[in-house]
Amino acid sequence: MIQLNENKNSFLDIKNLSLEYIVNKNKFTPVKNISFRAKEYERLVLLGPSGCGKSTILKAVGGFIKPANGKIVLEGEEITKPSIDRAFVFQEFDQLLAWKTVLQNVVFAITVTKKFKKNDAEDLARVFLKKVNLSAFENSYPHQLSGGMKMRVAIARCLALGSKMILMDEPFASLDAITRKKMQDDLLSLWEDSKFTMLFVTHSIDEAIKLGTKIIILSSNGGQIKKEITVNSFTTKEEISSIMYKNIPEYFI
Ligand SMILES: Nc1ncnc2c1ncn2[C@@H]1O[C@H](COP(=O)(O)OP(=O)(O)OP(=O)(O)O)[C@@H](O)[C@H]1O
Repeated sequence: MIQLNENKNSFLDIKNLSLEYIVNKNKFTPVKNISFRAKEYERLVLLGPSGCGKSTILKAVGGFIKPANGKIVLEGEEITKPSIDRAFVFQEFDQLLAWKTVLQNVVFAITVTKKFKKNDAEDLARVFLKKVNLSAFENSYPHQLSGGMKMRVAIARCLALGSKMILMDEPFASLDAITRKKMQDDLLSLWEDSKFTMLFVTHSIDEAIKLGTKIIILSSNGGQIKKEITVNSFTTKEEISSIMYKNIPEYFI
C-alpha cells in the first residue's frame, strides 16, 4: 500500500481559483474562488452534478484554460500552459495509434517528446510496459487489447514521458456496469503498482468512494466546494449522499 507523502502537502495547490468563458462577449464564470490541495500520489476526485465545472477545473489543471483569478501551482510552479507534466487519459483510451503496436505506441510518444535515440526509447518503453504488466503484449495492436489493457498502455505512456499527474474526465461513464467495475479495479491496481497522482472527474458517488483518497464535492452554483472528504474504510455512500442531498439537492433530480 502506498503511503501519501505528508511532507508534500502542496503537490497540487489550487488557490482562490476562478475560471471563466466568454459567451456572446459576456463573461460566464462557472468556477468561482475555489481552493483545494492534493498530496503526491493522491487520488483526488471531483464529484458534482452536471455543469458544476468539474471538466473546466480539469482543463485548467491541464493548462488549457487560464485562471481569471487565483492560481494553480504544481510542485511550487504555477501552471500557465499545457505540459506533459499533466497528461489527459481520454475516454476509450483512443489516443493510442491503431496501426502501431503497444511497444511502438510508447516508443513513438517518447521519441516525439524527448530527444531519445530509438534504442534508448525502446528500453525506456519496455521498463514502463513491465511496470504496468504488459511486457507480454508489446507486439499486440490496440484492437487486440481489452479496455483495461488499453488504459494501462495509455498510462504507461504518460509515466514514461514523466507525467506527474494523470487527468481523467469521466473515462468510464459510457461503460456497462460490469466493465466499469473492472476498469475501476484495473485503475486501482495500476495505481498500486506504478504510483501516480490522479485527478479524476465523475458524477457517480460510488465511483468517487471507490477510486478517491480525497473527494471534493462541488455544487452547481458557480462551482463552489461544498465539502472535502478524506476517504477511509468507514466512508459510505449514505454519508456522501446525505451531504449532497443537504447541499446540492438538484444532484438527485
Ligand atoms: N467552452 C465553453 N464555453 C462556454 N461555456 C462552457 C464551455 N464549456 C463548458 N461551459 C459551461 O460551463 C459550465 C461548466 O461546464 P463543465 O463542463 O466544466 O461542467 P461539468 O461539471 O464537467 O459537467 P458534465 O458533468 O456535464 O460534464 C456549464 O454551464 C457549461 O455549459
